[in-house]
Amino acid sequence: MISVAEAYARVLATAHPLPPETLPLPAAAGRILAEALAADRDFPPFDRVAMDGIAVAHAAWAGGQTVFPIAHAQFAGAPARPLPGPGVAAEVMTGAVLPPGADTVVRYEDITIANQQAAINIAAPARAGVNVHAQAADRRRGDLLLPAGTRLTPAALAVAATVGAPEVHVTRLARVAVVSTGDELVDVAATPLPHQIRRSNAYAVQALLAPAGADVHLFHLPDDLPTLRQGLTNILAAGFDAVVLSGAVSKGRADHLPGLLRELGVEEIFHEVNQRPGKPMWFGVRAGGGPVVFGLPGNPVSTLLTAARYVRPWLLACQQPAAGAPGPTPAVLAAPVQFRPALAHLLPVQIAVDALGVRRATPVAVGGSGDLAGLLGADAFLELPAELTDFAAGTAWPAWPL
Ligand SMILES: Nc1nc2c(c(=O)[nH]1)N[C@H]1C(S)=C(S)[C@@H](COP(=O)(O)OP(=O)(O)OC[C@H]3O[C@@H](n4cnc5c(N)ncnc54)[C@H](O)[C@@H]3O)O[C@H]1N2
Ligand code: MOO
Repeated sequence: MISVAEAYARVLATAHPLPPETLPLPAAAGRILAEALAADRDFPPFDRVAMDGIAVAHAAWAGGQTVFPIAHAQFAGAPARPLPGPGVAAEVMTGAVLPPGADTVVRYEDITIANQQAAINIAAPARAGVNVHAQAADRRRGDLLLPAGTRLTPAALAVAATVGAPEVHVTRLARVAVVSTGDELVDVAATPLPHQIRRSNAYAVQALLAPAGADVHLFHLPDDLPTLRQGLTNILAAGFDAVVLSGAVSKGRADHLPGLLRELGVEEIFHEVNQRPGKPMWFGVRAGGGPVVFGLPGNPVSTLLTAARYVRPWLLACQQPAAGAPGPTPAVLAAPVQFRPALAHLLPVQIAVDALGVRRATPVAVGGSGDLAGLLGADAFLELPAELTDFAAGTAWPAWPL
């Protein structure tokens, strides 16, 4: 049986860059740029008035002039109108082009206007250029602003907009089939019979993967082998990048998936990982450019934790190959934990940041890997190594977000 680290390495080794697609800018929020965007103009593109007030030539003010006749007003969105002379001011609004001939802005708060004249009320002249956001102060035309591979955060999206990109080339979402299996499972809208339960795993996996860049399609297949075979054949041929199955990978007589996947040409990369929960996990790749296939154990806690530990990082690595998959963030155990089996323990926890900025992880009482409601208080899980059994309060371990 392989270790968590080895299983993770084998999963990540199958991550591949996804092809680009073109999207309208607003639809591209959160996506990964597949092209580089450069500044088409200086930032800002003109000397920009940064405060409402009057624009003057600093030399006149520094020379002792404090009262300036107002020649005109320069509003944002109007073409530049020069000062008619060195001892004259223009009223200016934030965002306007600085009138040529002026180099400094004095705020309305610091002047008194009467009879079309502005008297400056501050004792000593400010420095030249004050309250002006000078052309190219931030970036120059031609500067590379957003390299390919950049995530379109709100700030990045604003930069793309300002350089005039109504459409952008971005990495397309990974197409992911999330397939639950099992005859005991009925639709969420159904009233289950006493021996049935409603399907929940697929929704958990969808909610985990969609924000990480997956276009998720949900399926359900029964345990009946011919029907399962036909359904899986169709899903494997449908152009998905990944197929995420939940259930039917353990040792039961209806746990057909490992055998069936092999029969359908999906090469097994591993089956069983040295971890709890999630030991029966299966992973393979369909030869000839087909999807990767994750067979996640069906117990709800196992499904969600293994999806967070393996599938989501795989997705992120496909989208941003240069950045790679994000690693865990350490957190400090708030209470001692004992775990005897020689398995890595994926321990659901609630993280709180204490007054010193330390991330403290409080174990959440989960009754077992079937205790779906037990996960409600957890926002992460610690990965405690298989080699140890006693984990003292105050020790730090890798934490993966849920
Ligand atoms: N003899 C052994 N039995 C089991 C072993 C083992 O090593 N030897 N491993 C156990 C572990 S650990 C797990 S985890 C489960 C995993 O089994 P499967 O992946 O085959 O999952 P199922 O048997 O199909 O289902 C397990 C459990 O989860 C419920 N389930 C399944 N899918 C969903 C869903 N979409 N929504 C909600 N609940 C779901 C299902 O009803 C079962 O109760 O095997 C142990 N057995
Ligand atoms: O993945 Mo199983 O819990 O170890 O239920």
